[in-house]
Amino acid sequence: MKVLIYQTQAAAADCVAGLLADRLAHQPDAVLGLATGGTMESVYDRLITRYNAGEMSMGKAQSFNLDEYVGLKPDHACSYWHYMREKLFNHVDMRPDFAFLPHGDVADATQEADRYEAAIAAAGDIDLQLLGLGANGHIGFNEPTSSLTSHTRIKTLTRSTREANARYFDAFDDVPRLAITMGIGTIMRSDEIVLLAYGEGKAEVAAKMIEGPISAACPASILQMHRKVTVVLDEAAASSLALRAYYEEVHPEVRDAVI
Ligand SMILES: N[C@@H]1[C@@H](O)[C@H](O)[C@@H](COP(=O)(O)O)O[C@@H]1O
Repeated sequence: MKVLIYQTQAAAADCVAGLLADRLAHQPDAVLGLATGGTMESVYDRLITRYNAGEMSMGKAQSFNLDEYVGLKPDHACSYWHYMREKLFNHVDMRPDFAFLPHGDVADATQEADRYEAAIAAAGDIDLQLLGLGANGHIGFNEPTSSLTSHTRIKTLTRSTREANARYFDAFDDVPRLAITMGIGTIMRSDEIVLLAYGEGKAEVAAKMIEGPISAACPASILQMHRKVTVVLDEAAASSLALRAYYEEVHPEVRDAVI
């Protein structure tokens, strides 16, 4: 696991956008695994800037998002379909027929989860997977106690996750109780994983993920078992790490000097 600690959120977001853009430069038809949440907005802003500057194209890529709420139609303002269109897809050259998310508004969500898992496998699995980090250690919507080898399936959201995401809804009771999420096993099949976390609120869980035991109590801790994972943190999210001497600290002046 490579841990990069940046002084600011902006520098951390630049790094993650750069890793994705580099992948596309070397592999234009990469299968991308995309994530939602507040943290990812800063990455998508930067990808749009790079696209507008003619530095990056997503025109040959495919994407699979991690998850979607059960019960929300793609045009629902709080759906992840809507998030992805608003925050990224409408602003870059990603082909709509190459950008996939699970459908949350289906009669049989289990069948939809199986279909989505098969579609990812048929695409040859994910080349580069972006991840955020839930405050309880979830990745995608794989809540604590998720099987560490799970495939795409329905998960019941914890109260704390529903509370954390209630800011996007009119009322707490409107936050769906179920989601379809790529499984931990699905995520772990990715060729490369990049996880981004910001802020003091993620400090304790980031330490558990990086330094704690591998446990379904903190699903993100399974990333310790992946052979190519980069964790990108700002100083605040890195503030509870005990083994600081082992991590790479990337300060803007150093980075600028290297460039
Ligand atoms: N399902 C998503 C996760 O994929 C994401 O990592 C998490 C963190 O979101 P934020 O970046 O807003 O803290 O939010 C949601 O729960």
